[in-house]
Amino acid sequence: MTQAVTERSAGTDTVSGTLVAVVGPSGVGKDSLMDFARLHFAGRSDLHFVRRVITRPRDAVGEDHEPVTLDRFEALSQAGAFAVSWRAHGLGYGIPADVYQSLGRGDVVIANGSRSALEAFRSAFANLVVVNVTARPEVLAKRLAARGRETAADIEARLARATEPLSPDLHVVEIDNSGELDAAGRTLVDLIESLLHKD
Ligand SMILES: Nc1ncnc2c1ncn2[C@@H]1O[C@H](COP(=O)(O)OP(=O)(O)O)[C@@H](O)[C@H]1O
Ligand SMILES: O=P(O)(O)OC[C@H]1O[C@H](OP(=O)(O)OP(=O)(O)O)[C@H](O)[C@@H]1O
Repeated sequence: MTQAVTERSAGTDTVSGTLVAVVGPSGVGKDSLMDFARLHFAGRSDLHFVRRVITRPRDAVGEDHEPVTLDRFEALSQAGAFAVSWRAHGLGYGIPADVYQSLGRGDVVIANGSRSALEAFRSAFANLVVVNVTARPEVLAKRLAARGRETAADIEARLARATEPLSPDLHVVEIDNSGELDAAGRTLVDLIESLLHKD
């Protein structure tokens, strides 16, 4: 069960920038797609990729997050350091509240999100676009095993994780990443381009 909390309301966000939440099941390729886009847009000052705060030890595999203890995570949460925080897979995750500075400038901010925390995201961010990444189930199992970050038991639990359908009130863009990363990556890049040139 994910407990998601909106720690700051959209009132703090002076409403111009767009927060892009990339969601989808474990192993679907969220981090790989964000890395693809990060490389493509390297050097742009109006696009930001969120470094999440996670109660997961630093490791060489996967995303570059800020590792914290659970006590530190809770203290940060109490201190209002997160725009949104949630729990999943036995871990705490937080989106640092400094994203509001970028959003206030009208920039685009990309974050790895959680399907179960999207109501909290919607409350936190006035302009929210959800990128729902999908892949065929048999592909997920192979990718998680190849990534090698979790134990076999953890992988099984991640594959068994059930989530509700996304709310129809959300602005959702679907990207199928069952095939080559480049194809799905280009779709994400095109979406980001359109958001950067929205005005
Ligand atoms: N389109 C793809 N084709 C082949 N392998 C992929 C593709 N997308 C991601 N992967 C691999 O699958 C594994 C899981 O990807 P990752 O980006 O960590 O997923 P997520 O962040 O959604 O859990 C990684 O080892 C990654 O290199
Ligand atoms: O509610 P869900 O959509 O199932 O998502 C739950 C959590 O799983 C992912 O975390 P993490 O990055 O630890 O795992 P992943 O890279 O294997 O997806 C995602 O970023 C969420 O924090």
